[in-house]
Amino acid sequence: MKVGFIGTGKIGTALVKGLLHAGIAGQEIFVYAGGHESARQLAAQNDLQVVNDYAEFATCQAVVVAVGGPIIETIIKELGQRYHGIILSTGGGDLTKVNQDLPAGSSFVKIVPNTPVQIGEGITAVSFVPNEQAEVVEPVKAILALLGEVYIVPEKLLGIYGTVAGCAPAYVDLMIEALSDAAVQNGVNRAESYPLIEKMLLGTAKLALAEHKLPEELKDEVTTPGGSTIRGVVKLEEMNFRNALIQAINASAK
Ligand SMILES: NC(=O)C1=CN([C@@H]2O[C@H](COP(=O)(O)OP(=O)(O)OC[C@H]3O[C@@H](n4cnc5c(N)ncnc54)[C@H](OP(=O)(O)O)[C@@H]3O)[C@@H](O)[C@H]2O)C=CC1
Ligand SMILES: O=C(O)[C@@H]1CCC=N1
Repeated sequence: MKVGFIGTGKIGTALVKGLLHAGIAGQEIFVYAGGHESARQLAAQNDLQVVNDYAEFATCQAVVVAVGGPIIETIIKELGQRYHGIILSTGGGDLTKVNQDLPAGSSFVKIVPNTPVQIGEGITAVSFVPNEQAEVVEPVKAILALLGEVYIVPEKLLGIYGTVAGCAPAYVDLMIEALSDAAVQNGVNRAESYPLIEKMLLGTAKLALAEHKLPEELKDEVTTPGGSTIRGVVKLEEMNFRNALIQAINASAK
């Protein structure tokens, strides 16, 4: 399975690492270098193929455009003229319009991966044009499944799936940092606090997934009447914790 990349910044690199983590050989991954030194460095470090002309993606099953901003439309247009195959974009483009404008033999698909794809624990939301052909859908699913869970969603929901799965890791990182500060304030060694908190988060999430229990049921199992947990829960309510998260998602989703 050969996959190409234009843009090897944060999410492009996470996707490349995820494919390598899944056992894809470096020589099966093609990165466009152009004038981008970071792409050359990533290629050198991982024995990837370096491409300087989009036509060199010819043997790739898909090319991922992991670039943000308005330049993406131009890149996709130029790529579509020199490569005929599946084009995945992490950064936008109108699904219907881009597909209409691409030459026959090319398909445009939008994806929103999250950073845990680099260790095969990611979530990628993906949108195809309605009634996309199986020869496009199946290889895309196969590639993304190497990186974790895949959610196929209508384009109008791609933003919110991408926000909840793709932006919220940063909120969780903030929470880890804040919990660590509180642990340190109360005498825990900083270095020990991180794995303590990270394992707590992982275990809590795994329990919810394994038991198929609602969060309120799981919360109830922790909150001893008159105990310490409920005091913390009440304090979080006072501080508007849940509303802060709702507003954060809404702000990211705008
Ligand atoms: N980070 C994340 O978790 C996620 C990001 N996204 C989206 O993906 C897109 C990229 O995000 P992210 O990786 O964070 O951004 P970065 O800025 O980290 O990466 C963008 C990369 O694109 C390269 N680049 C810019 N222009 C070109 C070009 N014309 N040809 C080739 N490469 C180019 C840049 O190289 P150089 O630095 O050399 O200019 C850089 O390496 C954004 O739209 C973002 O919203 C989607 C899901 C998750
Ligand atoms: O912050 C961003 O814009 C991107 C989109 C999803 C995650 N990061």
